[in-house]
Amino acid sequence: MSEQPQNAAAATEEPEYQSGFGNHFSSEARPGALPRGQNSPLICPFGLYAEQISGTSFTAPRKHNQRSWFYRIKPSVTHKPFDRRVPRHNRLVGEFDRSTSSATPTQLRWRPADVPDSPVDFVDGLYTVCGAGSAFLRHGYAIHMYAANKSMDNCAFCNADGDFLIVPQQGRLWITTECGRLFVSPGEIVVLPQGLRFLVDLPDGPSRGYVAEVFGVHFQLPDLGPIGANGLAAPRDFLVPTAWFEEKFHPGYTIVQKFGGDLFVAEQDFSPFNVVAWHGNYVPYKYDLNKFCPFNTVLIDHGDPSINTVLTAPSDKPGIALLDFVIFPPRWLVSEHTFRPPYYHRNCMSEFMGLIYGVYDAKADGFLPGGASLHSCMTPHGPDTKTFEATIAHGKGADPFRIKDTMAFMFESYLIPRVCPWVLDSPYLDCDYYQCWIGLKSHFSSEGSDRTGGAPQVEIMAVKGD
Ligand SMILES: O=C(O)Cc1cc(O)ccc1O
Ligand SMILES: [Fe+2]
Repeated sequence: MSEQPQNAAAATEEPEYQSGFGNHFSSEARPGALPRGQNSPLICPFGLYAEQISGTSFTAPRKHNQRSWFYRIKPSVTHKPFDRRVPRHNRLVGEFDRSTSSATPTQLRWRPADVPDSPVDFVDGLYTVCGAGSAFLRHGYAIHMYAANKSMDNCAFCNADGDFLIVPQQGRLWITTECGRLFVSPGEIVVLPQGLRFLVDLPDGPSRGYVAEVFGVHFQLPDLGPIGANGLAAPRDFLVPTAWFEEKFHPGYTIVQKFGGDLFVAEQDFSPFNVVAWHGNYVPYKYDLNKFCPFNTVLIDHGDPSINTVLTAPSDKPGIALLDFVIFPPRWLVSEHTFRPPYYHRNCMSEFMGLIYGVYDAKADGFLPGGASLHSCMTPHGPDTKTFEATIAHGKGADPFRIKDTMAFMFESYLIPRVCPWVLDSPYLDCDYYQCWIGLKSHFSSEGSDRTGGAPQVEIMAVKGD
């Protein structure tokens, strides 16, 4: 047995991790449990079963190929048949079409959802907000949110549809996976790859967060282009579990499997967290967003948000994301004679945003931690009236300014999301969202004004004189 505490919910210390992104990792909770020199010996060390999990097709090009080998006490196949779960509240979607969801160009914003008083675990507290494509066709994504208050009990979750990128906003997550355990706090994110079994304990009780799920592709680090070899999220800051197992007889243990957006259950009589050793590159990992090394303009204008991409799930089109995960972390704003908040814009990509803590610099009011917004393809958006007026009142010669104590993020996709009925009918929908821009008035003057943009004359002269 490993040295980790037995009761996941009671544990509050970080377990041991391995570090790196895309590595071929290996870990043994019992020395000698990994077979040497081959993956599937006739008899494995300690009488373990060898089992492979493939996260890409067998024949995927080597640079994309992902798989891991588990050495476990009993193989995953040892369970009763899957049964469709009687939906307690069927709020998960795996195929986005007219029967499940609707599309709207309206700007949407939601207040943070209350965590219910009645006992709800991570799986029951998970609901789809929007998405595009189909888990069956292996193309698309879903954006979910969760509000839960109790640990999963006697059950594990397995998402056959896609990878989960979880962004906790309130409450820490103790996540037990087949590869070992991860302790994830708000301000960190965790990626749980398709098909990996896991359970979520909530040591802090009421918990809330966001989930991006991608179908048919895995997250990768963005290319850095002219930035060079360093910057943004560093591979060494991604943390992967070390092997942890329990040898428990668990009568009535259930595996809850999300398959095409529906939940199925299968019963078995042992813990699925019985992997004594493993190796491979198909792994769960976590990342602390405060480790991000942001790059930005150091002279003029507002850079596009892609500069803050932490992870990207690529589409087949070069440079175009099925889903980018972008953050807006604390940073210095130093640009001269520049409107520093995000610009007004319309985007062919669709933008879902959430706020983990603090205030987002485009919205003085109404966009709250735990809340969300959605600006779909070509839907106009930008700073609210209060932010615009405060920015121009402050004048052209703003000093360097440090944006502090905030962490907003965006899931951005080239596929247009359809939105689920329960979030459109939700009491948390901010029906007055449009009002935040209605007060933007014309500052136009055909005589020109002292608000006319551009570099002050004196700076232009200085450049010319050089
Ligand atoms: O709309 C938003 O708030 C996200 C965003 C931020 C930014 O700095 C530039 C463009 C953009 O879409
Ligand atoms: Fe935007």
